[in-house]
Amino acid sequence: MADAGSSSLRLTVFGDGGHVLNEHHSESPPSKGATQALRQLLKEGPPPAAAGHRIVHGGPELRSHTLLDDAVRARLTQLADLAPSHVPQALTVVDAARDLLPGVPHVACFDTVFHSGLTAAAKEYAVPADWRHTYGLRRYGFHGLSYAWALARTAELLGRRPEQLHLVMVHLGGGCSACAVRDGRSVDTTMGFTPLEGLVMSRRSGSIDPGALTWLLTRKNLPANEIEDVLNRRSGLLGLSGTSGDTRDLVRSRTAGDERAALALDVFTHQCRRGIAGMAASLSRLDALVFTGEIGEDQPEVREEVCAGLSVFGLTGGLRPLVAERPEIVSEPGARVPVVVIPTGEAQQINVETRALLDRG
Ligand SMILES: Nc1ncnc2c1ncn2[C@@H]1O[C@H](COP(=O)(O)OP(=O)(O)O)[C@@H](O)[C@H]1O
Ligand SMILES: CC(=O)OP(=O)(O)O
Ligand SMILES: [Mg+2]
Repeated sequence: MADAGSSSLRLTVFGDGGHVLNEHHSESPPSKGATQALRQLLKEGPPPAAAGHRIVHGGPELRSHTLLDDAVRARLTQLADLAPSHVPQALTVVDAARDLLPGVPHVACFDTVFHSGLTAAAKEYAVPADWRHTYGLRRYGFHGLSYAWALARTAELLGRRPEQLHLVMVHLGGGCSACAVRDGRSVDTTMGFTPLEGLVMSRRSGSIDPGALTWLLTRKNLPANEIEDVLNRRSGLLGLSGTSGDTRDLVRSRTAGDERAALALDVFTHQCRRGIAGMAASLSRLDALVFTGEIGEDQPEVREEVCAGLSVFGLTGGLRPLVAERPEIVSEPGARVPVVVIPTGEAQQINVETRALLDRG
């Protein structure tokens, strides 16, 4: 299973029971090196029966996980522009894997599928019809593989069925988003047309006033590609702190008195609370708040600062400050709203979806 993120590449080989047989993880964007990493992984174990790929954007047409044949591969080229920090990178891995494993089925698993049932109210932007129709401007939502995995694990942990749950889930990693799950389905999410909208991220700005962008373009003559680069690669925690896009560094620097690190974390957690509060507006009760993603699982300070500021929803601080290696409830027993941490399972969910698709024939 291949998960090509914006800043990392994860290749995982799963056995029949869903256990991990072998993996490769690099903290640099996948590029030509993908072929070498893949070749090495294939050398180390028995040949796989199938390959699954995380593709962040399915665009308007690819609304379910699907066999990745030549026609689908051609469509993916067309929609790569919608997520330029993700899809082109994933396609280098897809191409390397299809070259090295020509005889096995390849499956494309999309981040957007989990949100494919968003209502018009949740998915439309308030712009004229010709923009919506001519350019296809609408909200899609991302991190769906992560949310699908976290939803299933949360249901197991709480002893309920997914269809019984009203949850707010946050995926905090390189990219960050929040999602409202009502009766087991996504009904709202903070990311939109691209994975740039919404929460503050590691190096991405999240939402800023669109008026600021047109002002920079027209009054300050900033080139569009510079704006795109700054918002996608030089903003977020990194842009605010000036030193790091990693909360582990920032929590340390803040303790040592670095005011910019403190500001970065304050803005990050403030926007995260706003995102959670916005998602709660689509629910009629809150059965749990779920943290996943790398920051969600390994940064207890962030969880604490987010939850301590959400007493209006019945959440409190005083959470267990652990680095999660398995699904855990970190709130106190009897808490009005349980706070749950689920280790990120994007690769595991690709494995689940790939097998399900191939089993259906
Ligand atoms: N507390 C943290 N733990 C792990 N990664 C973090 C943390 N804070 C920020 N990050 C950033 O999140 C990214 C890791 O997320 P990952 O999902 O593997 O990357 P990608 O952005 O490729 O999806 C890295 O870019 C890392 O710098
Ligand atoms: C959609 C998205 O932002 O993905 P990632 O967090 O892997 O960058
Ligand atoms: Mg990621």
